[in-house]
Amino acid sequence: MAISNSNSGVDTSKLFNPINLKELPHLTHYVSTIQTHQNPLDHDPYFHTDQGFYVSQSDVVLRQITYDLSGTFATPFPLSAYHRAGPRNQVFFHPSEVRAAIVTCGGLCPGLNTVIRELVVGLWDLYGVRQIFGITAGYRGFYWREPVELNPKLVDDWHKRGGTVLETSRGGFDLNKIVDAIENLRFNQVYIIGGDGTMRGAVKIFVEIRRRKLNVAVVGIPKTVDNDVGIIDRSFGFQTAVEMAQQAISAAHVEAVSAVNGIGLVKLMGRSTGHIALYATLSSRDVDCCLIPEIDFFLEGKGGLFEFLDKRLKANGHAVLVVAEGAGQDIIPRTDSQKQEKDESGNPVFLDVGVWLKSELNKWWAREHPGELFTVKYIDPTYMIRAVAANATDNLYCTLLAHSAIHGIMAGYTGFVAGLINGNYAYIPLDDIASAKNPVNTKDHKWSWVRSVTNQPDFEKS
Ligand SMILES: Nc1ncnc2c1ncn2[C@@H]1O[C@H](COP(=O)(O)OP(=O)(O)O)[C@@H](O)[C@H]1O
Ligand SMILES: O=P(O)(O)OC[C@H]1O[C@](O)(COP(=O)(O)O)[C@@H](O)[C@@H]1O
Ligand SMILES: [Mg+2]
Repeated sequence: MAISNSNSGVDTSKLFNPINLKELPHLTHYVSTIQTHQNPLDHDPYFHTDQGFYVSQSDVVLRQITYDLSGTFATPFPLSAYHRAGPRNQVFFHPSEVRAAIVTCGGLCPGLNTVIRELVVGLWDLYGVRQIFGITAGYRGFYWREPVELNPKLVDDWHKRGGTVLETSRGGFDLNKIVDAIENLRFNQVYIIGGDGTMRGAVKIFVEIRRRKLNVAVVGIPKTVDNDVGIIDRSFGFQTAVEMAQQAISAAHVEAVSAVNGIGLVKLMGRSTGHIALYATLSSRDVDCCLIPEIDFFLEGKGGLFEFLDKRLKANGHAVLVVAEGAGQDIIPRTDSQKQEKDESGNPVFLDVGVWLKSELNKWWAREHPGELFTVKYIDPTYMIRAVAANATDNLYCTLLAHSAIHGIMAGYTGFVAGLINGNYAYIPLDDIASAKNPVNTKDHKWSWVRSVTNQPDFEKS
């Protein structure tokens, strides 16, 4: 569903090359009674709002920033461009009239509490907003429980805590009940923090709010520990998760080198994308083989995993194997009912690839090398990598995302998300984000680098 309208007033044909500016929906497109106000930051002693402070409609962030000047590789025109995030001169809400709602949905990710904290503190301190509410336990919280009132004192140390103090859940998405609640509770700014599923829900909420012509702005802040949301550079919390994954890999390495024919096996999160496994492998250098959902693999025969591990054990006496949770799901035997299983949000429920691999490895060794010592130590740090507080870099990132979201919504934008594109904060239409996947590109340098670091097979059957 298309949610954008042309509103920038920028004549893109005059720019050095035609660009496709991703226009944002704005409250004025469907609500006629909105008044503008000078940005209250003008009166804030900490900011110098003279020339250059406010971001204008013509400030954009390009999605593609590398070019081949020789022309050998054609640059795909038009170039996609997004409005740059930041405070605008004019705001479309009077702070005293703002009633903001904040909700967290889906699985945990380091930094959720930081985003909530910074939304509260940013609204309060930057814009003087005093009515800020937390919706508890995900989307269902809109119609299931009373909102909780938030203020800077209450959220003061939340950035030091893992998880989400507001609680989260899967499922419970009932569009009419949610929008009715937004209307009845008189919220006019809705901040939705969640992953790909949450963003698909947020698009529906935005479209319904627009259909009802409500003076309510909706903004998303993408959260995904798996890093499976496209367009943005990376999700907040991803770097923290990779750091935590390192600890599991190091432990697996110690276990493997301390055994005769030891295998350290680590399963990492990554339902449909192997980014955590990939980044953890590249930064660890202890990994002999990295298995991700984007690459099919097989166990037996020439070019298979067992042949490779046999060689590694002969050469080094140990091996470390990292597997993303979504890898190998096609080759794990399962019953028909297991094939149908879905979680409350409709995501497929996976079988434990780590448990299965451990068992297959033990069977293989007993068959091929009966009587010889062999150990598989399986580590599953699944919830440990996402249930921690964000590291310093991610905390800073969360703060800037939250403030970007506030500036955008105060400027009257709606149906958008705040995200990082090529190191710059930008506003991206919600429906673009909701449909943008981010698989590991197995044809690019990064995956080649993994192959060269591990020397693992390509698992192409000859
Ligand atoms: N296509 C969809 N339309 C509306 N709501 C959705 C959709 N997919 C997921 N949701 C809702 O979004 C929330 C989070 O989704 P989920 O897939 O569990 O996590 P994430 O957003 O982290 O990917 C849940 O409340 C779920 O019901
Ligand atoms: O056990 P839970 O809470 O359903 O979470 C497990 C899933 O959460 C994830 O971290 C991804 O969650 P999201 O889709 O919410 O980002 C997956 O890696 C994992 O399969
Ligand atoms: Mg998801």
